[in-house]
Amino acid sequence: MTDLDSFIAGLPKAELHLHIEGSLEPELMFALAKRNGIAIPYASVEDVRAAYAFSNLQDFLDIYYAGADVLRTRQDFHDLTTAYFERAAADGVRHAEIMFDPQTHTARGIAFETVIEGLLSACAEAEANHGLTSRLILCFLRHLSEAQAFETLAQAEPWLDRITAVGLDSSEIGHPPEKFARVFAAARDKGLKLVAHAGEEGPPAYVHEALDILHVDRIDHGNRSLEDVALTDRLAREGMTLTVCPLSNLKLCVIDRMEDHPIDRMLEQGLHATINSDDPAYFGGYVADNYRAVAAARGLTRAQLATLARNSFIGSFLPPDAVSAHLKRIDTYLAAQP
Ligand SMILES: Nc1ncnc2[nH]cnc12
Ligand SMILES: [Zn+2]
Repeated sequence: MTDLDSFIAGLPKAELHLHIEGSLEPELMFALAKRNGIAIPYASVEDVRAAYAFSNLQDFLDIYYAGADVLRTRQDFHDLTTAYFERAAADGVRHAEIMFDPQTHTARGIAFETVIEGLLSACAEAEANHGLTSRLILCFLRHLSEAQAFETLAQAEPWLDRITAVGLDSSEIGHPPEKFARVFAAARDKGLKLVAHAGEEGPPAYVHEALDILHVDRIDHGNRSLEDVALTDRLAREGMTLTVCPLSNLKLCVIDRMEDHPIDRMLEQGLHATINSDDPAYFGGYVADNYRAVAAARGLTRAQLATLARNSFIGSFLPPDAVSAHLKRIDTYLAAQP
């Protein structure tokens, strides 16, 4: 490990954009297939990894939804989430806001309860074992209908005190945020925070809609906002957090090369950017790998990396006193550096 690698690993950070289904490593996929007696269309772990070559978001989503089929029991969801927390703890993650896609599972006949109870028990264990706190974000699949999103929100009702936010993910183009205006308003009325993927593949207009029609608290990705100067200025002025995912951007061809990543341009323009892993098992790395990849390619300074880590706590849904405590931990960490 270089000095910069260990600086990044030790830097206290929050992860704000992580799909738990996207943390399903091929080894666990095989183990769960075996445990549940499910045939999968791959001969080996190497075969699975070889299939992870994507030219766009939809290429990835097709494989990602198929992979999730091995998740059947509460124990499966618990084991998946625990495996993520182990990796996250090793990467210096102190707080994680985890997205899950209930519709991917309920469509296969898996009960909402099975999914969420598995996640919640792993979250409690991670806090006890690693001091790693977490929140859950229920994502609606935007390629499905508004009515199906409402159905999912109704299924979540008994757990709403343990769900912090709703989000919007899956195929972006052709499914603008506006399609989910009413279900987001209903979620807000129930006291939930709101996030949405916007400007990953979709145009800046989708980011405008997420802000003006959905009234989101954070934008997931948001890369294409940079094409619109007025939008960029507005995001900066309003202190809107963007949950940026460099390795995802590379694997899904949002950028051609990591050297082209706009992360430092975002910071220079006053955007509250953060670094996250999105779907680490599919994109080649967890959150510290994302910091390292973009730091190496863009020559980021320690000060810039610390700003990104600070932004991750400031943009989290933690209460202000917890945010302040984490920011102090970052200062203490920086002061102790040689
Ligand atoms: N990067 C991404 N964009 C949209 N939907 C997703 N679901 C999981 N990862 C996603
Ligand atoms: Zn995502």
